[in-house]
Amino acid sequence: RRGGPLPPGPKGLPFVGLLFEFKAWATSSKPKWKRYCEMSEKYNSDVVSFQVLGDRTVVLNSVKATTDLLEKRSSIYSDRPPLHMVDGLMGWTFDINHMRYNDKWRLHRKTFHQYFQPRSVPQYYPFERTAVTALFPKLLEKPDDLRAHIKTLASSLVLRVTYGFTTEEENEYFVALVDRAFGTILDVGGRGNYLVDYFPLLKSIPTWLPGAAFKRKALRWREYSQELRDGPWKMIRKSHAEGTAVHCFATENMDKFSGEMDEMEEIIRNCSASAYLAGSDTTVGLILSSILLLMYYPEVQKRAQAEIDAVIGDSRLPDHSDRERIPYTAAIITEALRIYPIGRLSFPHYTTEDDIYEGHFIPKGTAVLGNIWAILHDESIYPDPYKFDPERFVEGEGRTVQPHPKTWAFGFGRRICPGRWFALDTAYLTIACILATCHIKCALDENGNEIPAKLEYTQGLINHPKPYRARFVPRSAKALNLMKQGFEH
Ligand code: HEM
Repeated sequence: RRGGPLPPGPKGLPFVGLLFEFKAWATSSKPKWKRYCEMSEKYNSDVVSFQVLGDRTVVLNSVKATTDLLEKRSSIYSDRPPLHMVDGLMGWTFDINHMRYNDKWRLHRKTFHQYFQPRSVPQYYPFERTAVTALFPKLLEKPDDLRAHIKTLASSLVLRVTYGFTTEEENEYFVALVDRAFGTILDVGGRGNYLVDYFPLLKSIPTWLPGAAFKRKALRWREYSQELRDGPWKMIRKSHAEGTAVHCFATENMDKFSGEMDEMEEIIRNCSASAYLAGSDTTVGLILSSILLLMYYPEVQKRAQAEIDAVIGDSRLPDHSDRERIPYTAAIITEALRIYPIGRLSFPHYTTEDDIYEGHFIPKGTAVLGNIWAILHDESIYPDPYKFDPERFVEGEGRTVQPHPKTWAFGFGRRICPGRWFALDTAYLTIACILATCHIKCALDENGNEIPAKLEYTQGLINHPKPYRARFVPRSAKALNLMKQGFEH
């Protein structure tokens, strides 16, 4: 081989490589991120590789490898692989996450970043307070619909920030569009499950051919993705023109670029849709996971509540400005993000040049995955990695604070998640306010016995706890009052 051997890994069969194994992994009870760790052990290398039908994947299972390649050599590790089914046929190229590494992506990323960087996100605090205020009565009245409530909280926030949507009908309309479109991505099940991903010429076969069912399906699904991209945009364009739009990311950019809309309209439209796509389900996962962990570990709950009582008291809700003063409480979402990361593998990066790393050849056109789960469970960084212990992130005598998982949990290098500060703010405020006012308890069965909580998670692209039921019991009459008032007093 030109540049030396590829990183070690299972060879599979000639030509097809790991085709059959790879398909089986998708439905197996052993998740891919654990398989990749096992490969590392077996081949004694933190960088492993395999191929399916000539399509190479390299997996980086350590901080050293992700830093060396995805960060330090990011100029050649920041592309996305061509997704012929999802992007080529189903039309998802409008999503920043799917964009190839080029000037178009740079312009999107810059436009997006200006509104979600640390300096900008405090402007969304009032929306976060409103969302938490709206959540409280729902927790008390319909705790069994917790997932739906948290979804409404996260989606209403992103929709408020991007499109200025404030009504429930607007939110419902958009959430339904996204669910329908996103469902098709889940159906496809990631890169490589359709032959067209390996043989892009299949894209041009006529749709009437008997073997072209994938193409007929893809073109039908394309309508969903295009409606998601264009539907809300048409609404905001119209209300902006009529002067009735609420000030938001979309309107501010329309005003800012009013003389350059020929070039900028597509960018603003795509950034708005991408924010929702990337941002709502992920934050939902983190909040639901934190609530489940708190229910499972009541002693953690107790300790956080004691901290809130001592620092803030019981006459007001915790706010963003309290975050540093209640480090243990704030560390709960940090530890939830570490122990059950929302994305356990990064979205694939893709090399744009040949490279050599530690004697191994990584050719141009290789998909490269950072194994987030492996890093966040590496015992040399996080001793006793399977223990849920927020104290890891709290300063104390004789203790070294462990690294914040946000360095890895949001991906790597130039493609690192640009919405991470916004996500962490939302999750912090939600969890701190729930803890200040409620005991999170297991739901009761028909005989009044607690249904024990189980730490069970899905294995899909985004890590969510499996559906569970909880009860939110106000900690006192004063706490109940705070829940009724929310931040509106
Ligand atoms: C807990 C919440 C979240 C997690 C765990 C998360 C995680 C990630 C990950 C792993 C990536 C891929 C990074 C890579 O390829 O290396 C990503 C990309 C992205 N995320 Fe997030 N995210 C979260 C919330 C958000 C929010 C709230 C927004 C928007 C407001 C957002 C916007 C984006 C965008 C636009 C990208 C694509 C970046 C690019 O390709 O250049 N995310 N996120």
